[in-house]
Amino acid sequence: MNADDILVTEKVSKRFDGRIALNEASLAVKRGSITGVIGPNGSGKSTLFNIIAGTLTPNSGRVYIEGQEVTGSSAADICRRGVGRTFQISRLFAEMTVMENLVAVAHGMDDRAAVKRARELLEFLEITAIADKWGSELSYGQRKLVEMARALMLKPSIMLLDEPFAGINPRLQNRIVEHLKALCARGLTVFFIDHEMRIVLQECDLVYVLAEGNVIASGAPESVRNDPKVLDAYF
Ligand SMILES: Nc1ncnc2c1ncn2[C@@H]1O[C@H](COP(=O)(O)OP(=O)(O)OP(=O)(O)O)[C@@H](O)[C@H]1O
Repeated sequence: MNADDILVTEKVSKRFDGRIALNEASLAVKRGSITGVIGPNGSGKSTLFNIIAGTLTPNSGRVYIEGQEVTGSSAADICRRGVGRTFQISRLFAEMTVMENLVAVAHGMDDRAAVKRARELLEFLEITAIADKWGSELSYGQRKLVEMARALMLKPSIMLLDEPFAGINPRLQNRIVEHLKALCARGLTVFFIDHEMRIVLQECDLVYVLAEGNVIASGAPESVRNDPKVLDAYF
């Protein structure tokens, strides 16, 4: 295992009712990188993230964070090890304000520190103006930003983002990319799933391609884009 790798999966497999969702998936994410996972619908991307985040247990294989094996650890334990995540579908509390949503996840922080941290993040993401809005009042794009702020509350060292760019306009996509790059410059690692090829090809240091549960390609965006196996999987 390379000391530069913050996250490693080794031959991770998952079956649902006997059907293979993920087949011996091995991958490594370099510290400080922006790494992407692409693949057609049902190729196992979310399953992979759920296994890394501790919400699913693999049938076989191992997961390492910062060189330590964490296979089968609980989601809370994975979170304590510095893994933050956002979901494809927003999980914000509708009946809480944005500020309350952020403070609510700050386990182990006293209230004043949590509010301070939340303010800093809202400022960083340029959404201070919506601090007092209800979760239910937010636009789809605002939700994406608040989800991101929420995942950052506990100062993760790696963020797993499930389709952070889906369904939002290119301007907001670019804004999010700039925020993620700024976070990477401060040492955060970004690992994300998306279908948004423009961003994956422009911004990722490395891309993994899943198809029917298998890692069929990995490498720099350019090489992956021209890989015949990848073209076959998509078309
Ligand atoms: N909890 C579950 N129970 C049964 N089957 C599941 C479950 N979760 C995922 N699957 C199946 O596992 C396979 C991989 O699904 P997964 O959601 O990981 O794919 P995905 O690449 O994230 O897809 P999408 O791009 O549509 O989100 C699919 O065939 C899916 O139906």
